[in-house]
Amino acid sequence: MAGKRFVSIGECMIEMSGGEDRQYRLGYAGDTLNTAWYMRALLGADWDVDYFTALGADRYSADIRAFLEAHGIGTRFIGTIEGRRPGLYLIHQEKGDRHFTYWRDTSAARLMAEDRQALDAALEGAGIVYFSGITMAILQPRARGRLLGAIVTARDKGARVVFDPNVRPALWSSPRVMGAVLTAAATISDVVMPTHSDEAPIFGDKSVDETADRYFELGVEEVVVKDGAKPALIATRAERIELAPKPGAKVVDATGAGDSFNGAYLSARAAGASPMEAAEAAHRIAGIVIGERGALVDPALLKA
Ligand SMILES: O=C(O)C(=O)C[C@H](O)[C@H](O)CO
Repeated sequence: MAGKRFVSIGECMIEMSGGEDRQYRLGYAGDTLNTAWYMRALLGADWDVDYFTALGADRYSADIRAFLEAHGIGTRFIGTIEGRRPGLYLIHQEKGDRHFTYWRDTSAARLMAEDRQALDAALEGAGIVYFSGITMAILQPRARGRLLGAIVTARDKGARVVFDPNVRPALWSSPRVMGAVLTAAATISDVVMPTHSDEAPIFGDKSVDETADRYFELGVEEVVVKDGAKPALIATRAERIELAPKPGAKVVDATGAGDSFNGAYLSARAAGASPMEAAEAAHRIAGIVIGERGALVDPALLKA
């Protein structure tokens, strides 16, 4: 039975943020973990939040587990791959936006979906299952199919499936494969949370409405189209609302803006908020996150 359990599936990396005078701050982040982080911070204590990935047996993998546990994110389904380590990325700011340089080709997370039984065990009883285009990008083709199969099984048992395409062309073998896999993943999802400016070059969408229409055609029920500082479109089959973020936010590092938006939106919806109320909360939280370095901000900073 589907319960109050949020399970996020993906890769947590070592994150190096800052970089002025070649001084970096080491953190742990990854798009699906970032959303789990904001879910944990904003959801009621009656919800469990679990992260599903694979890590190694090295000191950084152990530290990631300890870090997640210390912040109330469950790690019991995280697999251990001997001889593999977490991936790593550096953030740099250029032309008003954040950019990522990755060392993740042989990360443990790439092997997270080798065992179907482990996937089924992790998703059993989930009320919400969350994954992203990055989750799909780092897997081998057969593992992608295995993961999608496990998510369909969870959905058949009552889970609501949420997908953020989170387009990262550098992680894909070709734009064609990327477009095909992102579309397949959306097809098994109830809620899709794309970013219009990322999707337009791949799918040819001319507006946020066209981005939403494309996902509705696939059978998705709720589409939340983010568009940076421009208004987000929140579309259900019954209504469409556009809501802009409040102007004047100070941008220090936009890393994690979309992921925190998703976490705030989904936690508000899970608590019974309307799409409009959830979008207001999402813009507010993302506005705080972009004022800090790195993807994860101290939950104490998120209080209204
Ligand atoms: O690019 C990735 O894989 C990351 O997870 C790094 C950032 O935290 C993420 O992209 C922000 O959405």
